[in-house]
Amino acid sequence: MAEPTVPILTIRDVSKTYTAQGRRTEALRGAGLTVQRGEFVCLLGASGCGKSTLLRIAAGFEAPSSGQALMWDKPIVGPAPSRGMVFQDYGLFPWLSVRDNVGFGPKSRGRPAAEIRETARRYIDLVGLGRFADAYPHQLSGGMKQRVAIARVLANEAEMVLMDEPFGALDAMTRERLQDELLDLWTRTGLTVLFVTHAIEEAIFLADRIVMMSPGPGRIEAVHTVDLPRRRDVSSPAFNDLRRMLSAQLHSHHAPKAA
Ligand SMILES: Nc1ncnc2c1ncn2[C@@H]1O[C@H](COP(=O)(O)OP(=O)(O)OP(=O)(O)O)[C@@H](O)[C@H]1O
Repeated sequence: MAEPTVPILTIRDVSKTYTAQGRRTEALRGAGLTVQRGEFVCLLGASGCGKSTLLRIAAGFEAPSSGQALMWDKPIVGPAPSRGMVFQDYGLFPWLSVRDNVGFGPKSRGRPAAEIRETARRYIDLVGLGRFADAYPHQLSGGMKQRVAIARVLANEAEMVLMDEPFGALDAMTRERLQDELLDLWTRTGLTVLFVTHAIEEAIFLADRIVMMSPGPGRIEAVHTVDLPRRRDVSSPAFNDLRRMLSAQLHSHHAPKAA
């Protein structure tokens, strides 16, 4: 019999309560999820349902109030290069060129100069920005900045990329192009992606599995496997059926509670 595979990420009965200015917010209650290496998983839900909290716990930026977060079965105790985070606002260093932004991780890990240069070149080429290696972030469009942010995470030898609404600030056309590019990168590199969005269509277009979350307190309500072949046709009946089902589930979270 085949050995059971150890998941790259295990979230086991995780709860998180924040206390700020004397107010307690239960951001997450009893969340459980496993992600296998190479999976593309989207966390979907309305504002405030704990998506970013779950992602930050997976990144190691936050500790759970109770429960456990594990990578390869080992407790996540803080941020690590193997779990790279990509934010909506890019998080690039404005005073560094594209090359130096992408080379920042290997440099801070003390890699030799020639290796840093070669790693930066490889990942800048991978995201199609070879001609912009010497440019600075303010000279780039939003889509290009997000490509740099992705290249930077990859150059840091991330095994898992954690993305918090990475395309939320981009116009619709750039967003669609980057979704395609991300899927292409994911296929070529075998990365694991955990991707936060509140856009149903984006989740169906990208994910192997969609984790539907609900607010008050934040919980994992359901996990849906998306069985449609890629590249997914957003106008196909199967895509629309799934969109309708997820939309009904998302909107039910706002329905008035029965007295
Ligand atoms: N550092 C914090 N201190 C206090 N409360 C917080 C903190 N971070 C998040 N919260 C609260 O926890 C709840 C869940 O927030 P979280 O950002 O995880 O949700 P989200 O689903 O990602 O929302 P959004 O889509 O708006 O980003 C919210 O009520 C939020 O106000």
